[in-house]
Amino acid sequence: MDALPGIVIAGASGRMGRMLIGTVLASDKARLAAAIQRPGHDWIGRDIGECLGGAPVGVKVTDDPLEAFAKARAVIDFTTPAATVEFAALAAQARLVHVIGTTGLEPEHLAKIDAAARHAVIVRAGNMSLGVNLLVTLTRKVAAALDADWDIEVIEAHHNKKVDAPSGTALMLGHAAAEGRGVDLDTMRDSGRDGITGARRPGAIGFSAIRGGDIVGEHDVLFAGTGERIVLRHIATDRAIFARGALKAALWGQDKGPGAYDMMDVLGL
Ligand SMILES: NC(=O)C1=CN([C@@H]2O[C@H](COP(=O)(O)OP(=O)(O)OC[C@H]3O[C@@H](n4cnc5c(N)ncnc54)[C@H](OP(=O)(O)O)[C@@H]3O)[C@@H](O)[C@H]2O)C=CC1
Ligand SMILES: O=C(O)C1=N[C@H](C(=O)O)C[C@H](O)C1
Repeated sequence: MDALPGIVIAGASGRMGRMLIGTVLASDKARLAAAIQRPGHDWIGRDIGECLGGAPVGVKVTDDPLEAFAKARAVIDFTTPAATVEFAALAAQARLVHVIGTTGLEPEHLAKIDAAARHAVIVRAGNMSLGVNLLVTLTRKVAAALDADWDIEVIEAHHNKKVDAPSGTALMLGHAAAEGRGVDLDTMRDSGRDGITGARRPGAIGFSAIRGGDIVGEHDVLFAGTGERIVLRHIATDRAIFARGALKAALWGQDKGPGAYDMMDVLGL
């Protein structure tokens, strides 16, 4: 086996997939083992370096995850919920570290991912950046310090191609706020206000989503009190922050036992 751990990038042609390919190729701690696209994609069989407009790198894009996983130690997956569930089962069979950045996962997807984590390392986070994971910690602390008279709202903005709302990050922040306050997010969540909504439900944790242009990702946690407001904010301007975090997670997971982990574990927060 090569000295450097081989990494598979799933969804290689996507916004994150392209960024991840570049990040792994530039790394001196990992090597690119394979690049996966869905069957029928016109990149299948072509060199991934050339697909991205550069020099060949000796890795052809494949639509066969089993073949790809056989030559690697980790798979980094920013795709769709359906694809991620499929990759989780195959990565667990191959005992690969599976780093999941995909958002919009429903309870039935999460149950399958948890089942796979009984056999292999899975690191999953709605946001892989250091800044957002620090913001999650701060949100939990601020929510714990304030009483329930302070209204909590999570406001997020993303590009016009994003398909899920609230964002995975907004949900991480909402969960942290709920945890800090000692309540259950599912009970207190309030999203998609429209029309005659009535007054704000006391103690609710609200979510608002903006979609437009090429916004990479912006998140505010607003604590609105009487006569004052606190805003915790993260602004992503470059997808490289997510790719760096994902590669860090893939390397971190190499010596861990099977289980479900997140970026808090990776970053030691
Ligand atoms: N956790 C984090 O830090 C971050 C998470 N994300 C999340 O990552 C996900 C992807 O985002 P983004 O890159 O913007 O989305 P894109 O739509 O640009 O990329 C998704 C890629 O996955 C591919 N794909 C879908 N199904 C399969 C399959 N079965 N096999 C192989 N490839 C497949 C798509 O191919 P095709 O185009 O042919 O459908 C596409 O290339 C989203 O859920 C997003 O929210 C994004 C940024 C950061
Ligand atoms: O789809 C995106 O682009 C992003 N998705 C993640 C999310 O849902 O929070 C992370 C980041 O904000 C970009």
